[in-house]
Amino acid sequence: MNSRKQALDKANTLIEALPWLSRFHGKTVVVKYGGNAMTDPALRERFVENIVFLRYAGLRPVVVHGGGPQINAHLDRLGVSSTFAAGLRVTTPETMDVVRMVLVGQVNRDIVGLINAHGPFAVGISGEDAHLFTAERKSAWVDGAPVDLGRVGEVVDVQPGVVRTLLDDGRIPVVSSVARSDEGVFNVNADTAAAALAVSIDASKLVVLTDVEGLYADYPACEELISRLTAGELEAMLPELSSGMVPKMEACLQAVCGGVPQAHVLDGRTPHSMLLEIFTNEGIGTMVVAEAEEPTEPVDIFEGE
Ligand SMILES: Nc1ncnc2c1ncn2[C@@H]1O[C@H](COP(=O)(O)OP(=O)(O)O)[C@@H](O)[C@H]1O
Ligand SMILES: CC(=O)N[C@@H](CCC(=O)OP(=O)(O)O)C(=O)O
Repeated sequence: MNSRKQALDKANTLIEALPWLSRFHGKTVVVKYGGNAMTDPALRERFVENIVFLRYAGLRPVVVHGGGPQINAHLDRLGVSSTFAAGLRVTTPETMDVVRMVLVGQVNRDIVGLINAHGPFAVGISGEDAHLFTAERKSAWVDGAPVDLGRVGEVVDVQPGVVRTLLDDGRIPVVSSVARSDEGVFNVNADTAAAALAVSIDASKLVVLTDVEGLYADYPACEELISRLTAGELEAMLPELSSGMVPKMEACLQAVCGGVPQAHVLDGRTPHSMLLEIFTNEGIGTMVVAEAEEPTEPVDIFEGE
């Protein structure tokens, strides 16, 4: 009896997802997978299951990954110190070699391998491949003074053909956030790279997975989570934000201003946070929308029957 009830509950849960499945079928979702959200092997497996689920559910997921902590660990092993300014790694030519090796040669390969344990879906690419990302040197100011970030790039051009081709072939592109430039290879923050890609492929959503519930209004007390904010409200908050949240929220702003209807910051430590966000009305994390009000309810596919 009990197991029959459990089975019915499972069936009901599946049916509740139907309107959301209908709404997002065939839609492209760019997921930024942050290095902090990858450190726990069990959560990594949940992430991979979620991505593969999206693919089987008829969405077109694209993964853009970071790897900040993994780069730090490798630099530590080599005895190379590294500093951050405005949430970005000051990148010397020597550091750039390590960034590229860790992101393209290690983190990308690990994610591709984990996804492909579920089927021949993932294809790893670097932002350098087929001119996917072209960058120019990024300028930054800290406390009103200019800071030389070295080989840190700002994406100035995206050629998303390679990503579209992979998606059309039913694959899951897994993209490392390095870019080509006239001056050599550049280090691009993965949030920024994900936003640029989301805009260029007309994604329906940008999802940024990290290690906090979302954007707090009262950081570091972390008692007041902002569940929804418009591009205008976010723009006004940006000068007050600190550390890793700066590139993340700038990326959300860039995405919605570039035509992506919704950008979300979700907690990668919560199992299945992506499925909860996409297929339920739970309203987890922080959602950024353009000025206009977005419907939060799914389209009623049975309307008129
Ligand atoms: N207002 C804020 N709300 C939430 N987190 C914040 C805020 N300001 C700074 N942070 C910090 O930003 C961190 C996330 O950025 P980061 O460490 O770069 O993550 P990731 O590796 O996922 O890109 C959080 O762990 C938190 O410590
Ligand atoms: C310029 C810059 O800061 N690049 C990042 C690239 C990796 C990244 O963005 O990783 P997370 O998403 O895990 O933070 C870095 O060197 O750490």
